[in-house]
Amino acid sequence: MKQEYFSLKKRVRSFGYAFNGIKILFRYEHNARIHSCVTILVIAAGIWFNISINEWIAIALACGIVLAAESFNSAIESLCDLVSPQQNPIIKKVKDLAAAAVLFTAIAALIVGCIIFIPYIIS
Ligand SMILES: Nc1ncnc2c1ncn2[C@@H]1O[C@H](COP(=O)(O)OP(=O)(O)OP(=O)(O)O)[C@@H](O)[C@H]1O
Repeated sequence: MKQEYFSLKKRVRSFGYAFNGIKILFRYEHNARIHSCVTILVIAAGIWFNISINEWIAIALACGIVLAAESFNSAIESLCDLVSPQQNPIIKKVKDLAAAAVLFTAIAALIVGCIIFIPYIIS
């Protein structure tokens, strides 16, 4: 790998690329929009029930991981579409595995949400 001097300007530009990725994610990926709506509802519920700091940490990690997985999934899908616009069993496997990763994180986030909010709802 080529060695480069640290450049603050370049680091700021990299942040710009990442924010552009977020913009692309929410503009074109419908699942990401659903996940962000759920995230907003969960934040509202957290404020309503006045959940603890540790519960906020768990919620932040769960929501962040789902959105990160969704972003990776979208990147993989785009790459697959570029590499093989025609039907291909390997592309199907790759896309389905990437989708499974999102599902795993969503199920884990749902479990975290249930563990945190069900006791508040019951009481
Ligand atoms: N080139 C391809 N070759 C083989 N199977 C494909 C191909 N493209 C998509 N598939 C199959 O069709 C499914 C749906 O593909 P698609 O790219 O529409 O994903 P999606 O998750 O339904 O879409 P989105 O996330 O954009 O709503 C994939 O999970 C995969 O099983």
